Amino acid sequence: MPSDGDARLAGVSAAGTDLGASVAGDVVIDIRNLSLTFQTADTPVHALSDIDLQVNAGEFVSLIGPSGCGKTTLMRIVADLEQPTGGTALVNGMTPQEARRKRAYGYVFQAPALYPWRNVLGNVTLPHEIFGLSKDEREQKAKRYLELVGLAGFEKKFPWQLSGGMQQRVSIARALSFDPAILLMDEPFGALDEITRDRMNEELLSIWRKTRKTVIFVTHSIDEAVLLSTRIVVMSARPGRIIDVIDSTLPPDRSIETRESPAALALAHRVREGLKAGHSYD
Ligand SMILES: Nc1ncnc2c1ncn2[C@@H]1O[C@H](COP(=O)(O)OP(=O)(O)OP(=O)(O)O)[C@@H](O)[C@H]1O
Repeated sequence: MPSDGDARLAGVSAAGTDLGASVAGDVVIDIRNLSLTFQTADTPVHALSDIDLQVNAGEFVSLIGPSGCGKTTLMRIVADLEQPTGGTALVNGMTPQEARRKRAYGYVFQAPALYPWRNVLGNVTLPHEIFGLSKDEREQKAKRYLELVGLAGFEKKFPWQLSGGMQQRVSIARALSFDPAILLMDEPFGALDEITRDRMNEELLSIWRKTRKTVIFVTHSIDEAVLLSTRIVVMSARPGRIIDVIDSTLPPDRSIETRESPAALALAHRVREGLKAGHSYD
């Protein structure tokens, strides 16, 4: 019998049907004066400082910043995988722990975190098995979301038979299959080649248009942040601080070509300037 730990490893703190759909404009993630210092064997690591961020329902917010600036740590706090040492984080008005228990969000990790001994269908149905759904129900659900990410027909394949992009799509289908109102995505396409990444960006745009989830998305790619986001949060080098918050001026209907538009180039320029300004180590 798979355990709750298995569910965590499977990238699942997901679902939210019991929370109901969020209304656009509602603050679903509310972070105030947040900081985190890791106590280590030698010196303390001051990872995050004075973070204030409110994310509304239906927004697609990207976090971008230099390596080690605390992007993953911030997501992990929202997902109740790390505890802040100062300030507060609320998810749908609840503590991250309560939100996790109510399965308010799905989490997609940097690596797909699939079980190699389970086929595609088995990987997507696993968390539902843990939560006690009947075989028919969980298979129906899994098939619906595999179709949404363009993997209909691949149910019986094993992870090793899929490309990296397809594996990451399986983990996105798994996170979506709980219909969480919030999707936390930690650099999900970082390991993919450019062409596959472009295709995944377009697919994610299309999924977001269809589902209108609230998404928090960590990336190192300026292009990706510009193309996908309704708002871009630029962070400084450690200790991570928010140094710019940029509202997108791009139309909601976007494709890869949108990146070449004057509005996208202007956004990319502003992100680059923010990254430069925040890149001083102390
Ligand atoms: N459990 C931990 N104990 C001690 N230090 C940690 C721990 N987790 C993260 N750190 C440190 O906190 C800082 C922020 O790490 P984090 O992974 O959040 O950065 P990041 O911006 O996501 O980096 P990257 O873009 O490279 O993934 C780093 O200096 C990291 O080494």
